[in-house]
Amino acid sequence: MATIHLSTVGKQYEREQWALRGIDLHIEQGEFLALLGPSGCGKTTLLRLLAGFEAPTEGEIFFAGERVASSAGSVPPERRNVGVVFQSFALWPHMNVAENVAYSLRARGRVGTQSAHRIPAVADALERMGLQRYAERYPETLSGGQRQRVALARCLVQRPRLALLDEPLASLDVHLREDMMELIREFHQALDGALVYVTHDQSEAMALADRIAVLTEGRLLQIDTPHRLYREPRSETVARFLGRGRVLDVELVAAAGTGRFSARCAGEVFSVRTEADAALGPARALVRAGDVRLEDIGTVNAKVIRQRYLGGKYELELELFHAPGSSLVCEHGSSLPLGHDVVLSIKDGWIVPESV
Ligand SMILES: Nc1ncnc2c1ncn2[C@@H]1O[C@H](COP(=O)(O)OP(=O)(O)OP(=O)(O)O)[C@@H](O)[C@H]1O
Repeated sequence: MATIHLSTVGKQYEREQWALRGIDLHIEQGEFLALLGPSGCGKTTLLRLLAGFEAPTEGEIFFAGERVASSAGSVPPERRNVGVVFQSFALWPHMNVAENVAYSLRARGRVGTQSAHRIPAVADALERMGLQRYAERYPETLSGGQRQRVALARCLVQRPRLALLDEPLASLDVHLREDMMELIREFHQALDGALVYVTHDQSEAMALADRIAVLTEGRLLQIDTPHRLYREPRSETVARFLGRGRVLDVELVAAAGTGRFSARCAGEVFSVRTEADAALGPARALVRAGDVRLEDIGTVNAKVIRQRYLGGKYELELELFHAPGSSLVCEHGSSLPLGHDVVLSIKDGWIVPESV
């Protein structure tokens, strides 16, 4: 049985305006699910509904088959066994690190009056988050990264069946984020329950999550593994939101074996991947930067209209001569002048299912 199940969940804060609508979602035991989407798409609202800080306007939420929320009422947060880690860390300033971590156990009467760092569950959580040396320190003496470790340890110690992390790395320095991503992985491994992780950073979601749910304007557009979302987005919105690529108008001109067609665009014919039931005719093809090559010989078919240095390589934006307004991106080892004519070839593409 799925650990957590949302059935047509909607949340309306104000009349006429739905922050979330029609959310159907299963979250499996132990799963790492990222909620990804632009600002205002409803990620935090979904997190708050799972935590029990808000009740849905419509639909139901089940934890291990038990209904915890519906429009008729909601099980309060303290009875859901959910751990929440906020972006702001929300540590108690007057408690040392070990006391902060022990707080939820004390509040529930699960431990006696012994020093916090002697409580085995606290010592274990501190060790897992690399905080043994900091047990007696106070939050104001810690760096941002260390405070985030304390917030994670405090969540871990509760052994929640669901941990909710709201943009935990957003306020940290970019260099620190790499290290912290490793820590988030360790945190997930140490959890028994599922992890729902809110972010608007697609590289974070791709690197960490088992599955990613992409939200826009309160709707769940697609939920899939990072690989499938990137390779086989179901809609142009998802195709554009994740990774670097462009969507072109093409004509599917011939079937080329299971799940493959030949597509024509601007006089070029190239191979694309499709769903099994695709048919000949007009369609829209996603072409990623990695699928475009610059060739040394051939007929010139595009020109450089923009370029960006990525460190070690350049990202070029290329306009196709025979498809005005259509552009592709590719990576190149050296800089090319704007307006420079090039020969490009397209090695692969994906026919966006909603386009056929
Ligand atoms: N308490 C509230 N009262 C009224 N409207 C709200 C409230 N909380 C959120 N909203 C609205 O609901 C929508 C979704 O907001 P939410 O905070 O869930 O988005 P988000 O994806 O987490 O955004 P961000 O990435 O900017 O944090 C927004 O239009 C927001 O203005």
